[in-house]
Order: sequence, then C-alpha cells, then structure tokens
Amino acid sequence: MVLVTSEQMQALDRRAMEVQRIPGLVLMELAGKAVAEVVWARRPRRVVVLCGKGNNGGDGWVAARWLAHLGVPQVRVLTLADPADLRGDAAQAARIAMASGIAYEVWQPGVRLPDADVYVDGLLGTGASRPLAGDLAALVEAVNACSPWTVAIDVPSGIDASTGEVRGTAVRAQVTVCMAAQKLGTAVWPGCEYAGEVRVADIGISVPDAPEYARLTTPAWVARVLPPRTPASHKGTFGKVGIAVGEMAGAALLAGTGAARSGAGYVVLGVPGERLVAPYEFIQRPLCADHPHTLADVLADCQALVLGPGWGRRTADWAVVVNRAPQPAVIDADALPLWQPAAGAGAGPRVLTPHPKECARLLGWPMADVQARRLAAAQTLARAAQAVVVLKGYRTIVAAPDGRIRVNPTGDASLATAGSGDVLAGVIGGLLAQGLDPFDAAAAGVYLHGLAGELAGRRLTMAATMASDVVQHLPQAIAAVCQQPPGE
Ligand SMILES: NC(=O)C1=CN([C@@H]2O[C@H](COP(=O)(O)OP(=O)(O)OC[C@H]3O[C@@H](n4cnc5c(N)ncnc54)[C@H](O)[C@@H]3O)[C@@H](O)[C@H]2O)[C@@H](O)CC1
Ligand SMILES: [K+]
Repeated sequence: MVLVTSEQMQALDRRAMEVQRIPGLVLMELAGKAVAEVVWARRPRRVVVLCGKGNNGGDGWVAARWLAHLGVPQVRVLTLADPADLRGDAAQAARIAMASGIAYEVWQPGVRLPDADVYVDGLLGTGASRPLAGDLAALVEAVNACSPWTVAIDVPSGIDASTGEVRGTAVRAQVTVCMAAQKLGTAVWPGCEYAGEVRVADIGISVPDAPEYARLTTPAWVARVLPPRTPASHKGTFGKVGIAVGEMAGAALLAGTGAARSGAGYVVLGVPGERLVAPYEFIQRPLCADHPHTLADVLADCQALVLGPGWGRRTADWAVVVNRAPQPAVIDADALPLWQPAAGAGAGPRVLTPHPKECARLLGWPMADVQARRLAAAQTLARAAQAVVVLKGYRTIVAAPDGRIRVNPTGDASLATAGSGDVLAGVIGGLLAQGLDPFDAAAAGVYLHGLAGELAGRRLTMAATMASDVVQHLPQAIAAVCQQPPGE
C-alpha cells in the first residue's frame, strides 16, 4: 500500500486541481465529510472541532457542518484564526459552516477547553512547516489531557507527515483519517503511535502506483513475491543458505531453522569447533586445523549467506567473507561493524539488519536520535553502507540505497526476546537463497517474522514466547499470507 510524503501529496493535490480541474473546495468537502462520518459512527453528543489557519482547518469546518447535519446535538469549532482572516478554500468552508449555524469561538490561550465526547484535530496537516511551540503547543497538550477520543484530520498535528517525527509536541489521536493516501509519517514510529488507527478516505484524487512512493507491506504483496512451488520444484530450486557458526552456536541454529522454515532448500553450517547437535536436515562442514578450508571455501556453493549471529569475538578472519563473498548476504549482529562498502568490490548485495543501538553505532549518532528519526537513520545508513538496511524495532523500516522504503506493520512485543533477531536474519537469508531481490527478501522476511511472532504470542502469551516458538509459527504465517490473492 502506497505511503506518501507531504511533498508527494501536495503534487497529487495540485494535479487534481490543475489537470483534472477538480475545485479545491470539492476536495475539501469530501475530506470533511469523510471525517464527519468516522466521528458520527460513535454517535457522540458533543464534538469540538479544532481548526487551524490552513486547509487542514478548512477540512475541520466542513466536518463540523456535516456533524451537525448528521445529527450531533452540540458541535463547536474552536479556531486559531478569526474566520475573517482565513484565505482561499478554508475561508469559503468556514463561511458555509457559519451560514449553516455552526457555533465557533476564537481560541484564547489559557482558557479552559470545553468538555466534549470527541475532539477533532484540524490544526495542522501536510502544510506544517515548523515545530509546535508556545501557545499552540500548550493547546495540543491540553487537548491530549482532556479529550476522551480524538480524530486527527490527515495527520496528528505536530507529527511530521513525511517522517513521523514529533515536532515539539503532538496530538495523540485514536483515529487518523488520511486524505487520498496514507501519510508516511503515520506509518513509522513514533508517528504511528500518535495516529492510532489509520483510515484512508477516497476524495477522488487518484494515487498512481509509482515506484517513488514508500510502501506499507501487505500480505498480498508478500504472497506475490514469495517464489512459487511448482510440482517440478526440487530442493536445489530453493537454494542453499550458508551460515557461519561463531562462539554462540545457538544463534546460528536459530538462524538456520529460520532459513529452513522460510523455504530454503538446504542449510549449510560452517562449524569451527566440535560437531553441533543440530537438526538432522542441516549440513555441517568443519572449519578447523585439520581441515585447511576457509569459511569462504566451505560456503562457496551456497546461494546466500547469513553472517554475524552469535559470532562473538570470532570475527577477525571472517571480515573477508563479509566484505568479499560474491553471494547475497545478511549482515547481522557482530558482523555489522565489519562491513566496509569500499572494501567490497566483487561482493554480492548485502542486507544489514541493525537494531537501533547497532544503527546508532554504525552512524555515529546518539541512540535517541535514531529512534526519534528512524526513517532518516535507515535511509542515511542505506546510502552510506550501499546496502539494504532493516532498521529493527516497532514498525521495522526497510530502506534501499536507491531510496526505496517499506514499512512493516507486523510484529509485537512477542519478538522482544533473545534470539528473535537471529531468526529474522535466517528468514531473510532463506528468501535470498530462493532468488528474491534483496530489498524484497528483507521486506517479506520482516513481515513473515513479525506475523510469526504475533501468532506465537497469541498462542503462548507474549511474555512466554521464545525465539524458537517464533520459528515454529513461521509455517502458519506463510500459510496466512499465501491465502491472500497476490497483489500490492
Ligand atoms: N487540495 C488540497 O490541497 C487539499 C488539502 N486538504 C487538507 O489541507 C491540508 C494541507 O493544508 P495547508 O497546505 O493549507 O496546510 P495546513 O493546514 O497543514 O497548515 C498551514 C498553516 O499552518 C501554519 N503553520 C505551519 N506550521 C505551523 C506551526 N508549527 N505552528 C503554527 N502554525 C503553523 C502555516 O503558516 C499555515 O497558515 C491537508 O493536510 C489536508 O487536511 C484537503 O482538504 C484535501 C484537498
Ligand atoms: K491534523
């Protein structure tokens, strides 16, 4: 599903008005009506609509009029600007609302907010240009403190519609009604937490399926990119995943089961010490003094590699595989600091899977900045590392160096357990071995892993779920996705 930035939405708005000749007031009417319908579904008795100075406020004026028309007994507009000072479509919308008998007052700082069952936030939309400060910030905090249920128009005021960053402070909504397309900032954390449930209102603006837009990964898209299993398929069709076993062999085994459960034909382990107690299906190849083979040798016939899980200090001589191996590879955990794109001439594509702390270390940013600006962090690292980056955490972001972005909607606190990252690395490795494009493998892997975590948590409780339970629920996750008709 397409996610748009403010600039992209503004371009779509302009095209609708200038090329299609749809008057702005018509779009505003449809936008305000859509918001009113969402609010009306709760049958509130008292609604306060907060209207800013721009078109987001114009949508608010229309919503207020529709709410009164639908039957809400008490609708009040609290406006930041005297209606006489409004311009363009917003001025027109306010005039129509006032002529229809909508009561309004101009908001005065410090004055107590009226009681209501629902607040509608039409303060700022895609035109917000600076952080909230002063009286406006105080108003937003007062709304958050007093509103029992808040509906945001297009984007919660204070959330950057393009990035999801909180600019100063922001409205905490239960529902956000996005016009024409979901705003990217309502999909990524922390913006998604302020937006609550997101509904997209069709206001007659067509949104093309263009490659420059970010996407929210859907099960239909995952179903489309997973490789088909035809009757003539054999284990060679689905590739070998090579995994280097480090000091903590459990991490490699979790990655291996993740790879096998995501459809890889074989799992090959490069094992430096004693033979492991591993699933019967895994192939173990020794890496010790008696066997003069390097890690690169023993994994040479694999179609994809998983490097890093559980390596510990056993890394120095493996940096060459991280930087030179010609196969596509997932670079996780202890292998992350070894990746040097400049040293990687001849290296296959790389998928880096940092959690926020690892991302902060790689970027040299404070950890708080990575979490506050997750989209910028993932994009910056993808460009610097010339690799696909999976920035883990709530609403994992997948960023490619060419600018592609996917936001993942699955996953919950069931995944907050040791080893779940190893499983993810394995799942992505398994999809790479089956020939998926690295960006697609990363996004589909993150989706399936998150869904498996949710399914495990539902059965076993989030608290009791372990990483091996996530692996065991991968089949159910794949089955759920494959029931979808393939699509976007
Ligand atoms: N054709 C269109 O452009 C449509 C726009 N629509 C609505 O219009 C919105 C965009 O409208 P606008 O571009 O007028 O912008 P906004 O209504 O988001 O805000 C612009 C106004 O807010 C002020 N402002 C910006 N940041 C501020 C801050 N931090 N503190 C205080 N004031 C600040 C600006 O000076 C300007 O007066 C969309 O989000 C959507 O809700 C919809 O009606 C559909 C059609
Ligand atoms: K808003």
